[in-house]
Amino acid sequence: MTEKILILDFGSQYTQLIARAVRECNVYCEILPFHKGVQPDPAIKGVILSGSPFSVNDPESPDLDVANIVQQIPVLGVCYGAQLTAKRYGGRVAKSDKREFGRAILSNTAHPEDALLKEVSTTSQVWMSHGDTILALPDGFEVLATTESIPVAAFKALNTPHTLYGLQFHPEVYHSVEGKKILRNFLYNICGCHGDWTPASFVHETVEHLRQQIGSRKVIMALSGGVDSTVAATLIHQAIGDRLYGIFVDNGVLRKNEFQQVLDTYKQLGLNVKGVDAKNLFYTRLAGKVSPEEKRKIIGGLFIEVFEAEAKHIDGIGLLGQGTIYPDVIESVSVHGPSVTIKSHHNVGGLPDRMHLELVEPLRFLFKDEVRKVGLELGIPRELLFRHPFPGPGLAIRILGEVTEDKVRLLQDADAVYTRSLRESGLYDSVWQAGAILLPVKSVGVMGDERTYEFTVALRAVTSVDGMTADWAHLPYDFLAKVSNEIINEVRGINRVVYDISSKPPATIEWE
Ligand SMILES: Nc1ncnc2c1ncn2[C@@H]1O[C@H](COP(=O)(O)OP(=O)(O)OP(=O)(O)O)[C@@H](O)[C@H]1O
Ligand SMILES: O=c1[nH]c(=O)c2[nH+]cn([C@@H]3O[C@H](COP(=O)(O)O)[C@@H](O)[C@H]3O)c2[nH]1
Ligand SMILES: NC(=O)CC[C@H](N)C(=O)O
Ligand SMILES: [Mg+2]
Repeated sequence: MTEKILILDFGSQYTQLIARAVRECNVYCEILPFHKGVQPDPAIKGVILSGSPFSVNDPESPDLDVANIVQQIPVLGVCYGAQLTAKRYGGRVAKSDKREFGRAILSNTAHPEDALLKEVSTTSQVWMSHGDTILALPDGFEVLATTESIPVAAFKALNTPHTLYGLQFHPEVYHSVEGKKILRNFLYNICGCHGDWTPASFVHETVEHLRQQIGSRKVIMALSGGVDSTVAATLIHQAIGDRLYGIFVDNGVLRKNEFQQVLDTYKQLGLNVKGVDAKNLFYTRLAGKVSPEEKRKIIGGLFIEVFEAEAKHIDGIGLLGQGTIYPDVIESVSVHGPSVTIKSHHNVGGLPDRMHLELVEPLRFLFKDEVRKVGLELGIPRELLFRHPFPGPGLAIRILGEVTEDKVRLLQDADAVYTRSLRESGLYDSVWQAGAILLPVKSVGVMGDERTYEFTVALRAVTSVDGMTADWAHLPYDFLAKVSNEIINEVRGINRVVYDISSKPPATIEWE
């Protein structure tokens, strides 16, 4: 990749959306905290300054020498980025009684051939989120657009060494109807990008790069059957073939038949993966444990133990493969301070420190949707790439209270009926994640004139973009009626089914 855009982050909640939108225009980009500035790099074709929760007039607000960057390359300021630019060049930014949050109508007064607003309609819906307003532009700056409430919704500098634009609205937000077009104009018309960021070019360059990094050494990697680790492993496999040693652990809390199915898929993909049956070890250590955090920590610890034991059997391992993706590594500017732990996410994150192995992380710079596109390019089956997320601690955090083998079997059966029904009725792809939860309560029922006293299953389905917030999915009543019936009829031990209608927040997606 010979071109990239740098996004300097001032802590906006939308910074990642800017990156996603740029990538969707087939241009590679990276997010850096604003204070890292712009290091010399011929690949950098332009800089975007993000929004921020700060006001440029706060004494503590993040600051940057914008003019210094414009000496080197084109710059686009978004919201705070635009306000900071205006202020730095001598304009006036102030709190105004005309705040704008939400939709606004942009009046585009720019010349029809203006490089940034070219082909943008004369009135266009945009998304605003600001309390400060640019009240006066610096000398040598021109207004390109206004809204009913503000005099400067877009501007351009006339005499700077490189092109300099500012937008008060957020082109990266979906509700800015022509926002994508504006960003594309910036990338292609102003920065001169060609759009060389495609799944095919990524695969080609990454495999080359992996060959150089790994040389003749061996790589070991934990695989979960999920998207990220599978795509990462497939890339490494293309680079080094059977010198990749995959390990997939049956922790006893996978879904029904999942262990065998995943191993079969890996075989089809030509991956060298060893399935390790550690069910009994997990069941033994989980016996009697009821606290969600304790269960999570036991599982995380056992994954590492099993993995390290397996690694000892392979000679000459030099590297550890990981399915790390970009949201895991972005160093965004944190304005809210360290956040509290809601749940300890299991993973093998403890491994790199303990194993003293060099890391191979081919997906470090990709977003999830890009990982899926790369997966398609690599010929990985769609069913795997578009599977719902499944947590590493598996069904253990969907069995409330103590995990036993019998309860696992019960939940696996109920979950299988639920997933099958979602697929059969074409609803699977319309929800972001779905699963069944086994409650630690028995209740009375009647079946064939006989009294029953059995467990309850809760069904959960959510819509979401990234799992950070989620809405309960409004599944059709007919569908719920049918699944409830099927679960109770097919799974002995369950006589009641309920549907979870809580959103996140205040609830979470998983129950533990
Ligand atoms: N059953 C398992 N056997 C071996 N390794 C596992 C297993 N489950 C999880 N892991 C490891 O833990 C990592 C984190 O698990 P997690 O489910 O969070 O992955 P992820 O980031 O969602 O990626 P994926 O899409 O691959 O599941 C995986 O990438 C994998 O390396
Ligand atoms: O790999 C994982 N290891 C974990 O320990 C873990 N806990 C929750 N999840 C998944 O994260 C998303 C958000 O879940 P919560 O709303 O329950 O926090 C949902 O998609 C959950 O399935 C996990 N994934
Ligand atoms: N979204 C933003 O960048 C907002 C900038 C600044 N905090 C304001 O309220 O005007
Ligand atoms: Mg996973």
